[in-house]
Amino acid sequence: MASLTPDVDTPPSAWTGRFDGDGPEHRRWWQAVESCADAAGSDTNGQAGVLADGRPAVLLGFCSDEGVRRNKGRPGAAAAPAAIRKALGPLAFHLDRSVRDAGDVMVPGPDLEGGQDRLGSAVTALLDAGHLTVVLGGGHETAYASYLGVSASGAVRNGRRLGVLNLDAHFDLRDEPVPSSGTPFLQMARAEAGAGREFRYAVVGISEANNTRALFDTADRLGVRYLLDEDCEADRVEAFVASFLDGIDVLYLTIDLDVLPASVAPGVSAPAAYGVPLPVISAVCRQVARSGKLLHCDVAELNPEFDLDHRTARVAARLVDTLLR
Ligand SMILES: N=CN[C@@H](CCC(=O)O)C(=O)O
Ligand SMILES: [Mn+2]
Ligand SMILES: [Mn+2]
Repeated sequence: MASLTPDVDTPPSAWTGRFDGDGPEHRRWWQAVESCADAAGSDTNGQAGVLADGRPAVLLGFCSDEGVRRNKGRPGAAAAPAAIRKALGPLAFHLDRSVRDAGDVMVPGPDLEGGQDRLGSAVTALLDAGHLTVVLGGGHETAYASYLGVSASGAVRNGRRLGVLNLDAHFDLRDEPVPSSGTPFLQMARAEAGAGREFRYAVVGISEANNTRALFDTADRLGVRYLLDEDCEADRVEAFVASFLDGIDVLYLTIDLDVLPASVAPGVSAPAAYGVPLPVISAVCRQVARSGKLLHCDVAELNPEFDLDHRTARVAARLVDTLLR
């Protein structure tokens, strides 16, 4: 049986939250989450590429803001995994799957690429052991780390068609000499081309005012599908996501919290003046969860330093909870 404990830099620490009692009717996330080290073994058959219903979810933190720093943003996202766990802890636990915590991969200095490799290896090991992996970023450089893990998994190597769905105000397709939080999807496009695969990338929530002509041209050249923030009415988003899901076998969903309005998600490097309403983003999460195609997901760009009343962390936690239903 494949190991449940991936190689990480920091093991999981104890979860906390409100205590109403020990019975299952009182259960909250902090009482339900197990440490990977304590979990007995995989309760799935671990068949590569088979997305079993109710497979255990594993949370893995990526403590990095080096990508945001390189992209001239506001650093602070390295503290996000702890803030999201803290917001998840007190939530009532209504899931029909088990949830485990694998701890954190750290990017303490400038070696972003080393951290991305370590996170990728951990994600691959967990996916191949039959888990639903959830990475708590980190700046959006988290996405390339996630991609390294997903693209090396049995599901993708065995020919499942991968789709990358990004909920984001930005394309993050920058062509820069150094990788950052602004480059992950161009890095993926190049890696997919190198592997002889089609790059299937869609973005919901693009802000026209915050992406230059050059970025739109790159998106068009790569065949990226996108919806502008101003076009994100609920029905239109649902149809867009359904059509994208139709053309793929397995999905990597990445949520950049700056897709939400600044009033809902103030704690990010680049708060959105317009933003896609939370009910629409939440509906995408429900749609994806129901699709049976969700292989891996991450939540990126939370910056606790700029978060008001932990608003953004609470939204991140709520979206993770929705995705795991
Ligand atoms: N991940 C960040 N992406 C945005 C940041 C934009 C900004 O800082 O204004 C980007 O590079 O386009
Ligand atoms: Mn982004
Ligand atoms: Mn963004």
